[in-house]
Amino acid sequence: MPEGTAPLEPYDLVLLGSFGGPEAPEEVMPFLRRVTAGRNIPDERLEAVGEHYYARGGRSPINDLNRDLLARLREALERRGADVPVVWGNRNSEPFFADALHEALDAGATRVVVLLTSAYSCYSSCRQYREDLAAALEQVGPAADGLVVDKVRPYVTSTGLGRAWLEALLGALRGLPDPGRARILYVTHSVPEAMDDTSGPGDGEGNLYVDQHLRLAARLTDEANAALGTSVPGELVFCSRSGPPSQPWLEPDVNDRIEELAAEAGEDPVVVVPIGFVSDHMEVVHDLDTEAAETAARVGVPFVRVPTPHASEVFVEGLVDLLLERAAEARGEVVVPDAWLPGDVRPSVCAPGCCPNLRAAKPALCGSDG
Ligand SMILES: CC1=C(CCC(=O)O)c2cc3nc(cc4[nH]c(cc5[nH]c(cc1n2)c(C)c5CCC(=O)O)c(CCC(=O)O)c4C)C(CCC(=O)O)=C3C
Ligand SMILES: [Fe+2]
Repeated sequence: MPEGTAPLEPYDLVLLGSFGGPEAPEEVMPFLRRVTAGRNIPDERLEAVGEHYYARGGRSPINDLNRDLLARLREALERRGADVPVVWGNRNSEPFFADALHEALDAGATRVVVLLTSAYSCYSSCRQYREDLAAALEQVGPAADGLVVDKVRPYVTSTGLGRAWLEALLGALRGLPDPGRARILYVTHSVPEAMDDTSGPGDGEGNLYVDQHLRLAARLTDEANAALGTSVPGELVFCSRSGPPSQPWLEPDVNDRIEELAAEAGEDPVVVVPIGFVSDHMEVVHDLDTEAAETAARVGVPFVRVPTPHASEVFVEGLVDLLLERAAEARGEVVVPDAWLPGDVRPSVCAPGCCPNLRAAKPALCGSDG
């Protein structure tokens, strides 16, 4: 970095982008309708999911966790000499992306760098955010003319995320009476098979969503076994399937797999690592801590759920590294991307047609196709 350059130059503001969630019972159904808009999800499914929220007072943990992350990110950026405003916006609840863009413009921002709470590549994890950012910019209108909005690449391969998960996993394994008997279940959000098949660069490679998870899971299992002198197995399973039964989604479901393990491995503990998520939002507290934990108890399998990285210092410092790396790239410096996983690192400017929207072509920001 040339002397005198502020570490985040040319960016003058960071936008933390997330999924959103309801914070009161009356916000639950509008939130669910927004999430599923245009997708023909039957009302029964929405009501069933609504119950998970109502059982917790209609409040998802996700926004509070993001407020906390926002504060940690501000502190960490300031410590690293990047004294820029950090605003927060969601796809599906207030503050929306458009609110965040208004806040950015009020702060005098001209070049915004977006950091998502989603680390993977697929339509739901990446392009859908880019489409919603484009729609938000459109909604803000002429006031946003000339505003540059760039994004940090899908960062599942990054050191901060990987090391944060490893610390958490080791903590959980060390807490077991006999870590060598554990079975690790890495869990992520199921998506339609067609969404996984088309995830990635758009030149027919596909399956990048599953591939990224498998690579993270393999490295974590290897590192954990090396640290503990064990040889515990790890595998990838899925949660939170929706969609009609006729549509294939990624399997096996975490509950089904726990039942099978009870039959195969008796009372060996399962250690559940929700690598698809960076914070304990509803998927984690309901689908894992409630449903999967109940399944395990019913079949007599000890169940441990590894904490998500959101409050980990290693994770937050890693997010700052990613932001600084993105800024260096924007300045035209030669950047060797930080990578904890072997294999492909996604670019921060998405390729045309990557992780496509299979329903409709929509404008999206942060891609090389404008
Ligand atoms: C890949 C992925 C992530 C990870 C990436 C990321 O973090 O963005 C994610 C995150 C989340 N998903 C969430 C909630 C929901 N997802 C739904 C529906 C769906 N998710 C999908 C995929 C993903 N989802 C898909 C393919 C659908 C089907 C409908 C559609 O194609 O859109 C539905 C509708 C009801 C249902 O069908 O379950 C809800 C309520 C919450 C908030 C939790 C809270 O409130 O604490 C979060 C963080
Ligand atoms: Fe979801």
